[in-house]
Amino acid sequence: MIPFRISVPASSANLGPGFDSMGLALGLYIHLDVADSDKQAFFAHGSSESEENHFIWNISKQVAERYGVTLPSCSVQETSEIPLARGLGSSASAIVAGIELANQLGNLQLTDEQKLAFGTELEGHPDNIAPAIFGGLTISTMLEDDIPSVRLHDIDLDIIAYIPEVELKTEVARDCLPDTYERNYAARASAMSNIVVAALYSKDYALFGKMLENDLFHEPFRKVLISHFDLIRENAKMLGAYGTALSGAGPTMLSFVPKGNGEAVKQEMAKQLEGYQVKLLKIDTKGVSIS
Ligand SMILES: Nc1ncnc2c1ncn2[C@@H]1O[C@H](COP(=O)(O)OP(=O)(O)O)[C@@H](O)[C@H]1O
Ligand SMILES: N[C@@H](CCOP(=O)(O)O)C(=O)O
Repeated sequence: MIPFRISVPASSANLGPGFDSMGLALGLYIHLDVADSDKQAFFAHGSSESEENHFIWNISKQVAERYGVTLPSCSVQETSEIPLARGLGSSASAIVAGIELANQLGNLQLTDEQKLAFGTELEGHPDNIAPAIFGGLTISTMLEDDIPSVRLHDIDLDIIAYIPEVELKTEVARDCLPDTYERNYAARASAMSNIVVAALYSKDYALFGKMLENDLFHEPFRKVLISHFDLIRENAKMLGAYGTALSGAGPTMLSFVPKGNGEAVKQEMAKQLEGYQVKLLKIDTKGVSIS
């Protein structure tokens, strides 16, 4: 086997009201370096011990079982820049990495649509899985037999992430949400989402930022879990950000800033947020890749 590397980007889901549907691939990566070996070995990020039941390797085994193949022995070394449980899609990126590992090792020749369907089945929603596979900004949903997904190109914005030290499991942040929404409320909430998409499409970034901050599906119920939610939003706005939203289920928040202003806004915001990693992130446009 010729050694190869699988790289999968992080992603930020929801973008305000695009709950469980919109996602943006970001330039932080998980890498799997795969090489020949007599014995199966999976080395997790930062570990020198092989882990037989590692999350990613388990995903690969599930894919292999689904397609009726046995994966050959190899050694896999994981490295990752994606912090866990911060709302940057680490679980979806790990799932996509596991699917791609099985795809390569088992020579399965999976299409992107098959990867998206399997990943969504495992994650429960396609908003992080789709950008991790396709790159860029994706809008997706689940039908019974299909995961329709559209990609929006040319997002001319700088992006700043405020990543706190604390973790917040997506499962916990989902438990805070109502089970149902009353009809008029749901209609308004989905209208916000429609405008977010239309504003992005027409590059009306001021309107995009305004509607981004008017989510009704999840942020009103989750903000109690997020330290400095209002402060981050207000201060970023004062520094010229178009808008700031929870990244995925949080606790990371993400600001969308006029192109070229990101570095200056990042530096000012970092002064105010002790204990946070404040990062200017690139949009990943490739999605999962092999090198
Ligand atoms: N690279 C990885 N290796 C092992 N487990 C992972 C990896 N990435 C994610 N996970 C699992 O997924 C969990 C985080 O998923 P989640 O709560 O959905 O947060 P997020 O996807 O926002 O980072 C981790 O606590 C861990 O159990
Ligand atoms: N739509 C999901 C997205 C979760 O993203 P994550 O990066 O926090 O795992 C939700 O809002 O629950």
